[in-house]
Amino acid sequence: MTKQSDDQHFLGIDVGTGSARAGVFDRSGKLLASDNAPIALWREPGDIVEHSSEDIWRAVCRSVRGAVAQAGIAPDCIAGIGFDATCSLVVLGEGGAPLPVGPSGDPARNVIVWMDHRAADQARRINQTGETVLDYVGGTISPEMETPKLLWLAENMPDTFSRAWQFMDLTDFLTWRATGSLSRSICTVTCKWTYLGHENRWDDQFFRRVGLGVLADEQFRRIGTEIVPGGTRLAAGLTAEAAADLGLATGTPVAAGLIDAHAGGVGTVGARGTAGTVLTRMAYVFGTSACTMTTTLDPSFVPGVWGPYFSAMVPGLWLNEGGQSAAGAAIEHLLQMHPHSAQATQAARQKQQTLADWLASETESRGGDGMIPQLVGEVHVVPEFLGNRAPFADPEARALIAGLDMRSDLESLLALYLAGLCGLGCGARQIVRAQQDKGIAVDTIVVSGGAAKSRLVRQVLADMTGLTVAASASPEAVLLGSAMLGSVASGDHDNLGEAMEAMSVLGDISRPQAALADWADRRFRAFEALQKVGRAIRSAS
Ligand SMILES: Nc1ncnc2c1ncn2[C@@H]1O[C@H](COP(=O)(O)OP(=O)(O)O)[C@@H](O)[C@H]1O
Ligand SMILES: O=C(CO)[C@H](O)[C@H](O)COP(=O)(O)O
Repeated sequence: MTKQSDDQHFLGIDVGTGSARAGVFDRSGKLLASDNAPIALWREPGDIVEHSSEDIWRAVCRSVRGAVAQAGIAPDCIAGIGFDATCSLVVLGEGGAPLPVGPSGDPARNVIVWMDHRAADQARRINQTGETVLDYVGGTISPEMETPKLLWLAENMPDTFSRAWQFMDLTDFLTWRATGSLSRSICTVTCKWTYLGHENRWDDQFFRRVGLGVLADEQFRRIGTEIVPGGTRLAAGLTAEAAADLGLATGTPVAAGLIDAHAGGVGTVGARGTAGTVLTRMAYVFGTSACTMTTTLDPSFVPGVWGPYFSAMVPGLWLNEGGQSAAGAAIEHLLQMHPHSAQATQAARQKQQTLADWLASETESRGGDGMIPQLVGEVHVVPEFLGNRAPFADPEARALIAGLDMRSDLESLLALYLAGLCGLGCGARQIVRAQQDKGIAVDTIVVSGGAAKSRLVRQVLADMTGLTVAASASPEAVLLGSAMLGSVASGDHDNLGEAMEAMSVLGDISRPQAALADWADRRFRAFEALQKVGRAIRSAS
């Protein structure tokens, strides 16, 4: 194994729903510089949401060049690169050319985004088969996963389906684009493609039963035949073409990647610090969506919580993944609906803040988290605009709001914002409970993602779940998780466990406030009552 010198650095690349980001880290995990670039997203009726893989690659290149320039290091000081991305489906034709995936027919739009629910009916039909692989996705496959999306393509765009050379998770597309390797990460295919990671195989019978037998007939060559752990060094590193695009050195080691939420998990669950251990920490990755990750020694079957997935995040251990499809996106949507939103957005812009961050600072100036019961009043929000991912695995669930009055001022916007945050915290509490009921111990939540940068957000999560919430000491824990993959691929660490221990440390700790415990319990009961009413209304219509 080659040990690296101190002028060697690692590059983490994270493609979220809204942007691509890159961060340069030193061997201790310290962030030197980061940069980001927006990515295009198209929405259409029918729950259609699409990206372009070439646009994403260009955004990755811009952010990498920006981060490396700001870090002030020579490109050949990058000793290893890790990628993570949302679990979106990329479709490539012969020679890697993009193929259209939707009604627009535009080949540039060749990525079905994770939040695209066009395959709801396909997911329903797959679930009706009751096949054994479903036990390994929490009992219910989600339209956000790739198998229902492949079936949608086969049924609705047979030309694209038959012409496709490769179907890839976005992370695997990025590592292919960087190195030419067609290896798939065990993380992506186990979590989103029904690969049985614990048996190292695709389930032939499942694919035939659901109507995707053609993939089995081809021995799965279009969805991946070489499945490797995150951190595995791929091919001969960066190709000359990718190196030129990124402004880096040809041959730089590139690691097999992870789904973005899982990179957040890797960046936080093994961090040095006294709160919890890998087996009692639940990662909470709070971005456009919210993803929760728990790690166990043995498989735990928790209905409505995805998994158990073997080795999908921490190698050799099992993973259960919950979360909410709309989290940051739900807050944004909620705020836009309020009459004071435009005025408040202007005020936020003047302070160069997003509306959510500005409202968090307005809360601080009114006394902060201790004042939330007064500020939020009797407004309650179940922010399930895009369904309930966990623990109900109900993509058709919808948001509910109770307790609105006639006010249209800043105070009422603030109440709505805080009620939305409390609602997300109640959702997290339900996920923790569902796992605790199956014997998964959770005593600490370790957070990452854009929204978790806010201290107020972390405190609300602590109060609503009754658990200790620990931030990472790193300002960019998701990027750090990816950089750790790069460090393993470079040989600087033998494995991811070693990299987590060496490169990450916990930061700010938020503990639940005893004075708010009864209030939080009452809100949780209201949240569950509203969810129940929502279900009753839907089943009656
Ligand atoms: N203080 C805050 N309160 C609530 N939501 C926030 C706050 N700060 C950021 N967010 C939300 O976090 C999301 C951005 O997080 P990020 O991790 O960058 O997303 P992604 O990885 O999905 O692109 C946005 O939806 C944003 O509105
Ligand atoms: O399903 C996922 C993880 O399993 C998606 O990749 C994720 O929910 C989207 O991530 P983000 O909110 O960071 O954009």
